[in-house]
Amino acid sequence: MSKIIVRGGRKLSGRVRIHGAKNAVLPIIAASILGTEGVSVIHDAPPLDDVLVINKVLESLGLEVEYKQETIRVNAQRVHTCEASYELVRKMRASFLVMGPLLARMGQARISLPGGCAIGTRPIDQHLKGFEAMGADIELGHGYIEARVNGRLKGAKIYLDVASVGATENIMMAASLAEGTTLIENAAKEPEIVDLANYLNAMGAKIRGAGTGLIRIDGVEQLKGAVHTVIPDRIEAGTYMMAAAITNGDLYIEGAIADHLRPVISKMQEMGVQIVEDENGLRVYSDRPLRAVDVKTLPYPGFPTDMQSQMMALLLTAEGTSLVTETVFENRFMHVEQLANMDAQIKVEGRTAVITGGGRLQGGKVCATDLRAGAALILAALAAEGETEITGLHHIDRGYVEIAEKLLRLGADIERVSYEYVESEEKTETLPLFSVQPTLA
Ligand SMILES: CC(=O)N[C@H]1[C@@H](OP(=O)(O)OP(=O)(O)OC[C@H]2O[C@@H](n3ccc(=O)[nH]c3=O)[C@H](O)[C@@H]2O)O[C@H](CO)[C@@H](O)[C@@H]1O
Ligand SMILES: C=C(OP(=O)(O)O)C(=O)O
Repeated sequence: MSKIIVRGGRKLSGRVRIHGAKNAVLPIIAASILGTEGVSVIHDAPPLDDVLVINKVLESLGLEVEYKQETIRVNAQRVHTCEASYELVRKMRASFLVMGPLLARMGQARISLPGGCAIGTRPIDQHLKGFEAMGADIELGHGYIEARVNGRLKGAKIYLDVASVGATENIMMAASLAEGTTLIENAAKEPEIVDLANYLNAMGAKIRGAGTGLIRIDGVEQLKGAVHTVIPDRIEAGTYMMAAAITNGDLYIEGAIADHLRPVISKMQEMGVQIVEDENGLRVYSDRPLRAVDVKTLPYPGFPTDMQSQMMALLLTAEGTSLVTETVFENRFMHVEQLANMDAQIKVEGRTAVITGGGRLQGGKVCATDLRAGAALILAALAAEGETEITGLHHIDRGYVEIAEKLLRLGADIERVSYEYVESEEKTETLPLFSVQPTLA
C-alpha cells in the first residue's frame, strides 16, 4: 500500500499540464462499442485506474483494446458477450455506461447493478426509464440488470426527472443507433456531454443540441470507429487552481479551458484570487488575505459538486465564515470529519457546511474517503503546519494522474511512500515511489 506525506507551508510555482478528462474519456471509450467498422483512436486518454477498468470491461466483452502513451485504439468489430460482470462494475460505477451501447448494437445487455457509494445512493432509474421509453424490457435480479429489445430501439421523447450526466450519456449513445428520433429533455449540459456528442458525431451519429437542456438524436443504421481528442479535465484544472491559491503561490494551468470553469473562476475571484486567462490556459496567483464566500453546488453551468471538497479546503484558509451547500449528492461531506483531524472548524447542518476560516490548519493522519475528498486533504495538507499523512490513495488514483509528482515539481514538500499494513499496526518503510527532490519555492 502507499500513502502521501506532505509537509505544508511551501508556495507553489510553475506550470502544470492538465490531462484529458476522466469523465469525458470513460463514456467515449464505452461509446466506441458502437463502431462496427474501422478502429477508434482516442487521444489524450489519461493514465488513470478508472481508464484501465473501462478498458478491461471492453476487453471482457470481446473487443480489442490497445492503450499506449495516452492513446487508446479500440477495435469493436467483434463483441463476444453482452455481460459486464460484478467484478468489474463494482470497481467503477461508470462501467454502467456500456449498457446503452450494448443494448443499441446487440439488442441486449446484462450489467451488474452499480449500487451506491460513499457520496450518495446514486440510483440509475433515469437511465432505465430512457431505455424503456425506447422499447427495451428491463429485468432486475441476482444483482444484475438485464435489458432486451426485439429488433432495434425506437426513438422516443424522454424527460429526465433529474439532469443526470450518466443518464444523458447512456441514452444519447443508445439513441444514436435507434430507429427514428430521440429527444432528451432536461438533459445534462456538462462539457463532457458535448465531448461525447462530438465523438459520436465523428462516428456518424446525428446529434444536435448537446450542451443545452434539449438534445435531439436522429438514429442512424451504422456507426464506425473515429479519431477523437478528449477535452482537458476541468476538475483536475480546478484542483490545481486551488493548489495555487491555498499556498499563496503562482501557477500556470496549461490546457485549462476557462469556459468550462466559469463558476470556479468566479467564486475564486470573489475570494480575491487573481486569475488571468489566455488561449492556452490560466494563470492563478493569490495575495492574502482571501475573503469568505458562499458556494452552492449545482448541475453545469453551476458550481461543480466535484470541486466542492477542494473549495472547502480553500475556504478554511479565508477570513470569515463561508457556507457550502451540496445539492447534487446527499452524502458528499465525508471529508469534513477528516479535515477536522487537521483542526478545521466546520459544522454540518443538513446539506450545508458552515466553515470558519482563518485558523491555521495542522498536519495530521487522514484518509481519503472518496476521490475528491482525497484531493481536498492534499490541498489542506499543502497549507497546514507540520506533516500530514494521507492514506486511501486508491480513491485519488482513480482521478488524478501522478498528483504527488506534479505537486513536487511545483515546489511542494511531498512524497509518496509504500508501507506495509499489518493488522492494526502500520509500518512505514522509507521507500519513496519517486525520487525527484523538491525545489525551494
Ligand atoms: C463518470 C462521471 O462522469 N461521473 C460524474 C457524473 O456522475 P453521474 O453521472 O453518476 O451523476 P449524475 O449526474 O447521474 O447524478 C446527479 C444526481 O442525479 C441523481 N440520479 C442520477 C441518475 C439517475 O438515474 N437517477 C438519479 O436520481 C444522482 O443520485 C445524483 O443525485 O456526474 C456527477 C455530477 O456532476 C459527477 O459528480 C461525477 O463525477
Ligand atoms: C464522483 C466522481 O466520479 P464517479 O462518478 O466516477 O464516482 C468524481 O469524478 O468526482
